[in-house]
Amino acid sequence: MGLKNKNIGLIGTGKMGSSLIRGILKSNIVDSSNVYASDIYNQSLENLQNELGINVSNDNKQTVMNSDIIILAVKPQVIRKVIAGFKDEMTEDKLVISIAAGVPISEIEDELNSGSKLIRVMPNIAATVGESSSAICPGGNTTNEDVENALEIFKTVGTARVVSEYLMDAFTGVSGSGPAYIFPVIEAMADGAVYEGLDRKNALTFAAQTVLGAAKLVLETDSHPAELKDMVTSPGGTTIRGFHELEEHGIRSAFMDAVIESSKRSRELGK
Ligand SMILES: NC(=O)C1=CN([C@@H]2O[C@H](COP(=O)(O)OP(=O)(O)OC[C@H]3O[C@@H](n4cnc5c(N)ncnc54)[C@H](OP(=O)(O)O)[C@@H]3O)[C@@H](O)[C@H]2O)C=CC1
Ligand SMILES: O=C(O)[C@@H]1CCC=N1
Repeated sequence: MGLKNKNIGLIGTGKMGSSLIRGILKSNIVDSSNVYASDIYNQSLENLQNELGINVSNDNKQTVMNSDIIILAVKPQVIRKVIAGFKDEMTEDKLVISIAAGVPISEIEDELNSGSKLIRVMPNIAATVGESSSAICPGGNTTNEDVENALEIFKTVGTARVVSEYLMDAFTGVSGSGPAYIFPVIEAMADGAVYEGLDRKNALTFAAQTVLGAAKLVLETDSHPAELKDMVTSPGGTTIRGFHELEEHGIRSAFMDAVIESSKRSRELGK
C-alpha cells in the first residue's frame, strides 16, 4: 500500500510537469530513482536529469513501461495523439493521471485500452512550492487505493480533494488558471509602491507577502472576506480611499469574468 516502491512517470516535462516532479521529490514520498520522465524537448529532460537525478527518455513508451502511475502533463490539444503512441504498453494495473485542462474522463478512457484506470486532476503551478490546490476526479475503473495514491501525490504539492467531474471546469477557472490572475495584481501593487518611492525589491516582497497574508486570513479564520476587508478599512482612513479606486475600475466584475471565461474555455477544450 502507499507510494513506497511505486514508480511514477511523467509524460511532458514542461511548466506543469517539471513543477510536479520538483514538488514530489521535495516531499521524499518517492526517490529520484523511482521517477521516470519523457518529453520531446530534450533540453528540459537533460536539465531535470542533471538537477534531480531522475530517469529520462525521449520515448513515452519507456516511461509507461517503467511506471506504476503515469501523469500526463501534455497540452489538451496533443493528449489523444500522445496516448495513441503509448497505449500498447498499458496494462490494467497501471494508473494514468491526466492534468489536461478540459479533457473529460470519458474521452481519455476511450483513447486508452478498455478497463484502463484513469484519474483526472486539476492542479496549479504553485505545486512548485508545495501550495497547489488540486481537484481530483476518479474514473470508473479506479480503486480506493488508486484514489488514495493520487491524493497522496497531490497532497505532497499542496492541498487536494476529490470533486465531481461536472465541477472540473470551474476548478480550472478559479484555481488552475488563478495564479496568473494574481501575479499581475502583485506586480501592479508593487508598481504603485515604486511610484511612491519604494525600491522594486522591497515593493515586490511587501506586495507578495501582503497577498499571502490576506489569503491565510481567509483560509485560517472563519471570516468572510468582506468582514476581513472591513477590519482593515478605518472610517475616513487610507484603505477606503484605495478601495473606492478599485471599485471605480470594476475590480470585482473583472475577476469574476476572468474565472467565468477561463471555465468556458476549459469546456471548449473538452469538445
Ligand atoms: N501551466 C499550468 O499552470 C497548468 C497546466 N495544466 C495542464 O498541464 C498540461 C501541461 O501544461 P504546461 O506544462 O503548461 O505545458 P507545456 O507546454 O509547458 O508542457 C508540455 C510539455 O509536453 C511536451 N510534449 C509535447 N508533445 C509531446 C509528446 N508527444 N510526448 C511527450 N511530451 C510532449 C512539450 O514539448 P514541446 O514544448 O516541445 O511541445 C512540453 O515540454 C496541459 O494539459 C495543461 O492544461 C494544468 C494546470 C496548470
Ligand atoms: O492556461 C491553460 O490552459 C492551463 C490550464 C490551467 C492553467 N494553465
